[in-house]
Amino acid sequence: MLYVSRREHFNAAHKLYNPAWSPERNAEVFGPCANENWHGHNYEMIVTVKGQPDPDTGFVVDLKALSDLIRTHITEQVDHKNLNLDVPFLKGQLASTENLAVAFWQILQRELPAITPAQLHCIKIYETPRNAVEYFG
Ligand SMILES: Nc1nc2c(c(=O)[nH]1)N=C([C@H](O)[C@H](O)COP(=O)(O)OP(=O)(O)OP(=O)(O)O)CN2
Repeated sequence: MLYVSRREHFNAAHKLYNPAWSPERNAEVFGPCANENWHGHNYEMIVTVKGQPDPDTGFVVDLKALSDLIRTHITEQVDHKNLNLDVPFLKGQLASTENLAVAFWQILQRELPAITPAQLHCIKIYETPRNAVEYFG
């Protein structure tokens, strides 16, 4: 089994805020991440696909095609956006890195067969250089 990865990036605004809670409870749980007027992150995302190389190309997946797929279906939807307000597929969800990873997985799982018979293995998202979430489906 071979594992092939592509790194992409985007920046976006959000706040961590549970609308079922009072402002005081949100501040207590999420601290400055609950700041009413938003804050931003430079997100880095690594998508890993696993499979066997195609005998004609030697590729598990064409990384240019994978990049285009990620950009079209994910990056262009979230880059320079407010994750709480602007992104239809995140509507009604807390904008945590965990929830981003699951939402992105669902999109890539649906779209990947258009470019490769390989399987999605992992999505790793860095919200900051020190905070990351990995999702394996
Ligand atoms: N399990 C999660 N915990 C936290 C998330 C998350 O998405 N999942 N998100 C946040 C905040 O949005 C943000 O990541 C915190 O930023 P910050 O405190 O600035 O983190 P840094 O590591 O970059 O900065 P330090 O100065 O090192 O704290 C919080 N928790």
